[in-house]
Amino acid sequence: MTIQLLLIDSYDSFTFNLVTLFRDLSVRPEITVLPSAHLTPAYVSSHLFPALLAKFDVIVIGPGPGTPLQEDPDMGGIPHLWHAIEKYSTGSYRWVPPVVFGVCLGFQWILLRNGHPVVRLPSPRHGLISVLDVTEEGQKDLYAGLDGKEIECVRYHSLYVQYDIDFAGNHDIVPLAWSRDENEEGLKVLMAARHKTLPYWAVQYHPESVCSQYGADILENVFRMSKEHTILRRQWINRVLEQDHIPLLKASILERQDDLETFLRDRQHRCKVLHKWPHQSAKRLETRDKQADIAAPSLFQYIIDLPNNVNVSQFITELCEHVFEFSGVFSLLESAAAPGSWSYMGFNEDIPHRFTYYIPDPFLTETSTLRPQAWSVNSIDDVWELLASVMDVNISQVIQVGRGPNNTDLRISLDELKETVTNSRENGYDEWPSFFGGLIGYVSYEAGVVGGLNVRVDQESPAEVPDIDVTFYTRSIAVNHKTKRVFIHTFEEQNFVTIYRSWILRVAECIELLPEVRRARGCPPKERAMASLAKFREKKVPGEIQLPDKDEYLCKIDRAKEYLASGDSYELCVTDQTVIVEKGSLHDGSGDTNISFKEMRSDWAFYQQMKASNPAPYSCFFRSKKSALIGMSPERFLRWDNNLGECELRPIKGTVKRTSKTTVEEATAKLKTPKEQAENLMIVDLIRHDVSQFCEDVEVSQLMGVETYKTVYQLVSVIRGKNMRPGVTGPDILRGSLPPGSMTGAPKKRSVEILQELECHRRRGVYSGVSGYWDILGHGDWSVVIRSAYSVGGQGTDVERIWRIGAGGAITALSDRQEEWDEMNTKLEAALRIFQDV
Ligand SMILES: C=C(O[C@@H]1C=C(C(=O)O)C=C[C@H]1O)C(=O)O
Ligand SMILES: NC(=O)CC[C@H](N)C(=O)O
Repeated sequence: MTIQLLLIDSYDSFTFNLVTLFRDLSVRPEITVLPSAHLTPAYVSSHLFPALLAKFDVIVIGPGPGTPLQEDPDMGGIPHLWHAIEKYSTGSYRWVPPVVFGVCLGFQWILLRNGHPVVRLPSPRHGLISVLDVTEEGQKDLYAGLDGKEIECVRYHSLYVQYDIDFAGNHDIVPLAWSRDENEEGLKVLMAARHKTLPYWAVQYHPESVCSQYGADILENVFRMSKEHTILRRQWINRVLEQDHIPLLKASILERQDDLETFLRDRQHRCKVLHKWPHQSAKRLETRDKQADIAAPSLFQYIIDLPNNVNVSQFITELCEHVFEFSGVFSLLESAAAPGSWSYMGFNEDIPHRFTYYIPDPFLTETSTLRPQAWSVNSIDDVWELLASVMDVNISQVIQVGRGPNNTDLRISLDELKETVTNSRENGYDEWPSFFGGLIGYVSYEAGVVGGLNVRVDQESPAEVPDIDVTFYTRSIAVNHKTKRVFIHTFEEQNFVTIYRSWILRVAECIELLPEVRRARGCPPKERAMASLAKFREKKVPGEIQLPDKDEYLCKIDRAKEYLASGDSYELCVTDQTVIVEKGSLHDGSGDTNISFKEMRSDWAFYQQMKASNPAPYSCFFRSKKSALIGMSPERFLRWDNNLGECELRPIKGTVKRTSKTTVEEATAKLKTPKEQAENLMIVDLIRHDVSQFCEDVEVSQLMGVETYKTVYQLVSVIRGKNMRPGVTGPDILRGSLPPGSMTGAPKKRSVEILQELECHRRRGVYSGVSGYWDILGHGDWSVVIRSAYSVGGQGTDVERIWRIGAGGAITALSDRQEEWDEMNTKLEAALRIFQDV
């Protein structure tokens, strides 16, 4: 018999970790996840409800923000569900109730319903580990088979059940485990309990957390102990159905089964209704059809090995500057520090395909010098689908034009290239690039809030820069920092073959002439005018700087802590913005879509300064007519490889300032404290939850490693998703996991809502979003936009340009306000430096 399990999701960011824990149990239950808000009073009191109760053997009331009070909107339909269970279990129906398992909020709800008050903890326990003191009953029950083992459990709660052993009115709840935690000033908190007669179990802690022990064992025990009960219950339901025992109930169950299936299908969380994506947009298909006669493009590849003594950072700078001279605007994603090992550049000339989208516009704009056009969209989901159709490039063949001096043409199919790349990766090599052409750009924080979380963004503050800004590059260069190998790629329709082939050869020729390459090869420098961009590398533009207000920031921290104490959030990444007004900028205002050398070079100078002062693995430089983004992010958000069916996320939480005096050992000691570890653990659990919705297997391959950057030490974890579910590709994971959990806190949805209020509904914009690429061969890599500056406006001579730099930090119950203020400033300084010291 397959156990049917209904998990009520209260919009927590750990729900899908619970799903995975249940899924892997020996009984292999079939799991349906239902958001609590979908259990409306109308639905629960309708005739549909008995069908739902009959369908499920086990109901799990999951964790979530808020209080377990009937009137708290965060409880959604849980109170209605509970009343219905009680109603059907008593009176004429005498329903044999389902097995119930409560986690955290669910635990608090069940115990409150049984007469035990729920109140605030003296200090919230978020991401903190306690050892369990298992009671005698517990050892025979939930913790059977674990005798004598010390069990560590992770806690995410602000409220707790004030269990009164002498409480005369209630003998129904049996304590199974208490917390043992020396930091809790003698307060013993009830951690696990069961109902004396009914098959209800509940835990206050999170058995699904990566740092909780024996989570699966206790759930195995639940199924073992409830087996008899479930058989009995099924017999009872069959009796109702076969023997006309209760005619009304029978009718409800039978007649409503189809309705129930439809109801669940419509409302189930993404877990079980992963739609096939991308869908081709009807409009886009029209144009694609028109282009059907045009032969599929070929991908040209040229490989150059640089001398071993080349300085790759210098090489990349010179390469961008020189190729820009004959190729126009470029985007750069540079690995300016470890652990990054590849840099990518996309170049545009005559046909730049730039896609921009502003929330809540009903259209996506495609700008090209040929023909700007707008595609109508109903939501941001349509934008993603349109982009997917842009990425649907049918490459006919791969032509290796040359490799070093051997300019032999080698032709293989795209599948052969994919196979070569994939095989090499499977064997652990990193010799092939992940970007062969495709989209490069950024996605704003708000695009994630609206698209990934379905939370409204305040319409009062219109976006200054697009919420999605990506350019489709058919010409690109990839540089491997370790092997010093350069790959040049282009693809275009057959009609343009000669142009593109000549571009590739021109870049190859240009590389040999670069001063850094000649130096490394021991050749005398060529008499050649330096590129115009290079001349401005040292240029600094004075700016008027409006820094965050300390009192306001401290006040935000205090208010955040209030939300942490009330149980609404476990961690809040509070941020602020610094505004720099750049006067008399170097723009000449010429042209409509093309950027002049003058415009480009001032920002390039900023980028070079930022790279010199704070090099980071995920550096980026984007420049369009109206905006610019220069960033030095240390944090990878998401990398995917569709061919391997895998993805990787590297969240950072935990920051210590690096000075000339601090050693790694000192920083490690500071980062290995419960406060920093708790911050990181919460995000690791949150990301495991996000990825579990898309991948069958999720593992934490690095838990809280200390990494050293130029200005800070960071605590970094690595989460890997394997076996993407059928129909899932990397972009699904990207759009479904935005905004980055490290920039919101947990639980994500509620935390984002709180942050909107704390940050006065001011848009974060590009900051807290992601930048990166989406490659035509099935790869992608996106970093979190932090330690970055972006600019808006400034078209025309002497027009002011606004730069914004966001900075912030995760606030937990253990945060110290002054330390958080200092931490925010440490992060801010990394990017702000380029505007100072004029
Ligand atoms: C909010 C920022 O950084 C985020 C917060 C961190 C923290 O609280 O330790 C670390 C890295 C980022 O995820 C920022 O740089 O502005
Ligand atoms: N993780 C949870 O379910 C938390 C429950 C409740 N909001 C609390 O903070 O205590």
